[in-house]
Amino acid sequence: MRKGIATVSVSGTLTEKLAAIAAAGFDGVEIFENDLISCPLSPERIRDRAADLGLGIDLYQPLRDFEAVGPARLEHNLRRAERKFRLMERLGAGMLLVCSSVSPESADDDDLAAEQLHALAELAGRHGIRVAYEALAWGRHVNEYLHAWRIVQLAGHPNLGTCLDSFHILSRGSDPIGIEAIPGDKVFFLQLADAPPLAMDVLQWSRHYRCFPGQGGFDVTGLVRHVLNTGYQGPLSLEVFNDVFRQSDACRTALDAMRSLIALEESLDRRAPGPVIPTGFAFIELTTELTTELTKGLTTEIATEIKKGPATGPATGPSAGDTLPPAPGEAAALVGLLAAFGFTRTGAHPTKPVEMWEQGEARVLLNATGTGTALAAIGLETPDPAASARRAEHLLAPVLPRERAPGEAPLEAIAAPDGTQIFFCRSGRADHPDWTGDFTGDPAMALRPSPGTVIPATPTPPPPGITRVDHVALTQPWHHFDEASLFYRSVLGLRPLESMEVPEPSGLLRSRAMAGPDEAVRMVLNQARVGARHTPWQHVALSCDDIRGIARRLHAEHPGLLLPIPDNYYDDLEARHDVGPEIRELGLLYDRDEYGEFLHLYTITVGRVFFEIVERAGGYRGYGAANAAVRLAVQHARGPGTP
Ligand SMILES: O=C(O)c1ccc(O)c(O)c1
Ligand SMILES: [Mg+2]
Repeated sequence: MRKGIATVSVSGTLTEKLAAIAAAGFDGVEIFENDLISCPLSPERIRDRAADLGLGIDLYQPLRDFEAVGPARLEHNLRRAERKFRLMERLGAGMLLVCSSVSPESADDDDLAAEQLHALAELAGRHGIRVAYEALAWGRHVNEYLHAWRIVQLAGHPNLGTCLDSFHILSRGSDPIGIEAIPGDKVFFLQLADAPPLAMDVLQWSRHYRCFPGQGGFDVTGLVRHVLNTGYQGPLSLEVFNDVFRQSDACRTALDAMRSLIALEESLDRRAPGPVIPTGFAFIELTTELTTELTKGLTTEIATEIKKGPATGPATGPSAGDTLPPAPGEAAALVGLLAAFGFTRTGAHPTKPVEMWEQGEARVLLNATGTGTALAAIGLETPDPAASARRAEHLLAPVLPRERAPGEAPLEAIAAPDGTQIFFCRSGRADHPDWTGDFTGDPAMALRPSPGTVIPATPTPPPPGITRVDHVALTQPWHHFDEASLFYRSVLGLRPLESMEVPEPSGLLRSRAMAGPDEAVRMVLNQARVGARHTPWQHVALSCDDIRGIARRLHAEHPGLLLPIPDNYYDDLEARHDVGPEIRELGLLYDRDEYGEFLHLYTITVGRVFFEIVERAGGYRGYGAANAAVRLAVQHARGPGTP
């Protein structure tokens, strides 16, 4: 189907908007009047510019407060319209959008409105132009789409039809089934927008919070189905008034918009294959830096742990008793954390400074090519890595080039909106080359890119406790939050779950959990504050079956690794829930929902990354959001990235 977008949906001047919209692959635009008025180019130059970019001007909008007025006002309005029709001829735009009047001057009189719209359509016809009448949700007398349609019927002019706008219909809770009563050739235009569920004045909601389909809470697909059932042949055109998009990069917003329409089109086709659903986490890759300052990012406990090297018994790392030079800062801190959790270093890349650490089904790759510690990549298990990558590419995700040495397993990777690399893996299956087989190097040698930089031996692994990766939480730049949520929804088939705002000392943190159909892949997207100075933090949550055991061990052996939880939290928890003293003693956090219970703990932060350990009991579905505010306050007090 033809794809369009209103110029109001992206930032910039008109010419910048047109360039961004064309670059994203749209076929047409709705030119919003304000964009044209403030453009120094003549209408002819704008027409040529759009044509050169391969864009049609599908609609000029809007003509306001036209209908159901007294004779003097009508005469003025028709004169105004005549000027617009001449402009539209110069612009090469064949359709004018008239939105229902909001003026106190307009009468509650359908016959009068119809008669005057008939006159307008007659005038339009002389210029070869058609008029689409749209019910604004806050129109003075006409605010329901079927009301606008009744007036169009009453007017009975071939150059007059209706414009349907998903926002106006769905924001009022109108049933879109009624659309099917309108003949397709009288639906002159279809504007699409989604919106988050907000209880607020509909005009404010529309002008500030609209978003692209798939980013909000409306069933836009269902509405479009009804429109297509009428036989509508016109474009799917996005009309999104959004405060954030207005100030974001236009090219990026236009691509996000196009992704939304591609996903929408796919959702219309019940036979479309849909996302290749990931079945779990294959790995989490943390980049870190090798610095020679031992103290940077280190707690005394870890430093001591690391300097000690392996204790007794066989270690998977270098031989016991190694007299290695001091370990580098953040890399060492990560090694200390993983070792304390019971991970073992199981392999190393033969040519790159990358180590693999494993426990249960959880794999963490430590990549020492970073500048500061960050979560760089997420490996996802998928039944068909190539199909996953193809689908991501179809949804406009950048496919990452990968340097592959001869003999290495192919790995398909794409970039998520925040730059996190997403790898599609099929690990340990006979029917697919296994990437884990590439980690053939000596585990002891991995993080030694140059002589003198050394990562110490793995301490003796404690009893296994971690079973798998439970979820990954990624903080998104504030203006890419909706884009990211649509990306994960459309590309990976994750559906948005609870969405909330968590108070933290320096603002409100918007947070949205997303999960695949069987919860095999869970993610949490957090929105960084506006103007946040720091690179966003991320965290990896690991599941276990005995968090009490792990907490006891960490308290005994590495107390400095745990994020301390204030006593006030426990006083409140004990007042709310019937929990024993053990939760307080072990420094755990607790939550419950209708399905079960949740115990969790957090570690200190290394660079921009921290870990969470979680134990879900009885089918608990949440993420401990009730405790997030406490964690954020403690982290805030400790400062960013300081363990
Ligand atoms: O908010 C408005 O004024 C406005 C204008 C034109 C539209 O098509 C619309 O849906 C809203
Ligand atoms: Mg509209």
